[in-house]
Amino acid sequence: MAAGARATPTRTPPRPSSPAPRTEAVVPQDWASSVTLVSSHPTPPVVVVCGPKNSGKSTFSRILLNALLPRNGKVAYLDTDVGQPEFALPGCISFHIVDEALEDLLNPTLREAERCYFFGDISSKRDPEAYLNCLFHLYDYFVGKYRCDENKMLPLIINTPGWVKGAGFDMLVEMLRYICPTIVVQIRITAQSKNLPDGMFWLDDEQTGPEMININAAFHDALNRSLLIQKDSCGMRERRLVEYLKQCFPSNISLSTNKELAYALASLPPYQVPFSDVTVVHLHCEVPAGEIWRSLNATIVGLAISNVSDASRSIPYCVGLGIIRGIDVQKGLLYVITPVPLERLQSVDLLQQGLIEIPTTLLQVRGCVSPYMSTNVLHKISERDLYAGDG
Ligand SMILES: Nc1ncnc2c1ncn2[C@@H]1O[C@H](COP(=O)(O)OP(=O)(O)OP(=O)(O)O)[C@@H](O)[C@H]1O
Repeated sequence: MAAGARATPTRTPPRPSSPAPRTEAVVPQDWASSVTLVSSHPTPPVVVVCGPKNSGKSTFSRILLNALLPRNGKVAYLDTDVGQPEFALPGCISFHIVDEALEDLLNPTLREAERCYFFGDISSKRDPEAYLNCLFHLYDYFVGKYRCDENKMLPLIINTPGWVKGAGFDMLVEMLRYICPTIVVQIRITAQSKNLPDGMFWLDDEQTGPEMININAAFHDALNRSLLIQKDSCGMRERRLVEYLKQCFPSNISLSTNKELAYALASLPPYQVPFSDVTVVHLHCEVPAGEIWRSLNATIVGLAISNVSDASRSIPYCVGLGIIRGIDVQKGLLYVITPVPLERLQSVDLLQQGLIEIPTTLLQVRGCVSPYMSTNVLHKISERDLYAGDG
């Protein structure tokens, strides 16, 4: 503006109000007819839902689950996305039995797993073999419990990750070959190059495979808005962990902000675990023997049970996650915060450390000093205790 010129007051035109966030799933015709087809299958089917990232696999799976419930009473669900789990915690691959309709068709909800393995990372990329091993064990668990007796057969939904290119595609192929589903639902988006190949891409030509259903991503609603909203995966993981950690407290305690939760966690008496009661496994890195205990400090660990009695081939399963609140190397004790009830915790003999981190929103709170969450740690550990060598 030139000196001396007087500014003419301008009025900002009112902004068009942004549409309210969508609260209900849109069920296009092809989705509705495939849901009807699957739910009227003569025997409880094993259904794999696949397709590229953000194409609607989770939304479709929820709609399908609700449609399968009335006839079967319960529906089994294999939660395979370690980065954006449907019911489980980040880093987990889990098997669930759902016996009530899902109310929220657009958002995942935290539910207790019937069986869970802690993979310890938010992508299967780092260790595809270990990832598939967990997945196959869960599928075997399902077959052993819910497929052998004709009267107890349950349908199973397997919602697959959206990583469908390169190594992600190879893993999907292995998954489909192992599981041999009854029905495969493939969701396709308009960007053809991002889709999976047509047909039974995981089988050799001469093999006969499952029933294939192709549907299109639900693309636009009545107001022509795109339905496929990019999800905030990182935020979702943080919120899921926050929700889980709130379970450390009775539901009548108000923990409406992360700050309140951070303070509450900092003043929660932790469980005291002797080193001799647990073995530590680092899932995705190697740690020098002398640093094993210290390396756990202020990390999230999978609390696992290794002495599995039901099958000799089984791998340690996870009963929940915990925060290692502090380590006292001299006394040989570690301090754990977890919502896992004491009676379950008593069977835990393995701490699995991966790459799942404590949400920063719980660490960066005024008065709570990272990494020990608080200056007033209940079992206050001095610098000397922490760094006096244990070998
Ligand atoms: N039928 C639908 N009605 C309303 N919203 C939808 C529908 N399908 C997908 N969306 C929206 O699009 C986004 C992606 O959907 P969804 O999470 O189901 O995809 P996804 O394929 O499981 O994603 P990812 O591969 O990342 O796990 C979500 O925000 C979801 O709410």
